[in-house]
Amino acid sequence: MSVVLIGPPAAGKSRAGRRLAKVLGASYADTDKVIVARHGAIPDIFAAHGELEFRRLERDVIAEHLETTEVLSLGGGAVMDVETQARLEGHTVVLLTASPAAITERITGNSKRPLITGIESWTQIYEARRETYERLADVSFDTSFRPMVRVVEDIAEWLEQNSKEGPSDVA
Ligand SMILES: Nc1ncnc2c1ncn2[C@@H]1O[C@H](COP(=O)(O)OP(=O)(O)OP(=O)(O)O)[C@@H](O)[C@H]1O
Ligand SMILES: O=C(O)C1=C[C@@H](O)[C@@H](O)[C@H](O)C1
Ligand SMILES: [Mg+2]
Repeated sequence: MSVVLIGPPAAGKSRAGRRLAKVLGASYADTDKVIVARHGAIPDIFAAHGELEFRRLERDVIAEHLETTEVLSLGGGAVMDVETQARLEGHTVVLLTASPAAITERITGNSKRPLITGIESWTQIYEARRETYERLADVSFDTSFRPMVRVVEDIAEWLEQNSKEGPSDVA
């Protein structure tokens, strides 16, 4: 069983996931980073092969890491894939969100996300995905203007009290 972090772009899934794994002494992977290590930069994959091919790579990387990795940060759009949605069944799914004001600060001047050109496109994407994020999530945390250490403390505390297999048994 894995703890899986989902949510819109720049919500903090990568940062929180890495830190949460450290706090729990758990194994960790970030599916975006696995894809980049294997296939190169995300904007280059989108440009050369298209979003559909990126989604195929993403689906496979998630399937490979669920069950074996204790804490897993997904890419922002990963949960829109129906196969991935089904695979999340039985895992602990943590949704991270943030307000448009907080996101604006985080995405300004960053060109690593090919689908996000500004807060308008972020908002559009978030609204289109919101129902799916919320349906899949066991719990949700707002990361807006909060130090990541605090966010991770909250997640760890929630896991301790609510984990599907108990706090010392997240794998
Ligand atoms: N709580 C926070 N306070 C301030 N900045 C933050 C916070 N969380 C994340 N950030 C910043 O926001 C940016 C995005 O964070 P991160 O990469 O963890 O998001 P993500 O949800 O993994 O995004 P993606 O969907 O693109 O993978 C980073 O520059 C990070 O430093
Ligand atoms: O929200 C999205 O669709 C994406 C988010 C990033 O994490 C990457 O997975 C990629 O840029 C696509
Ligand atoms: Mg990330």
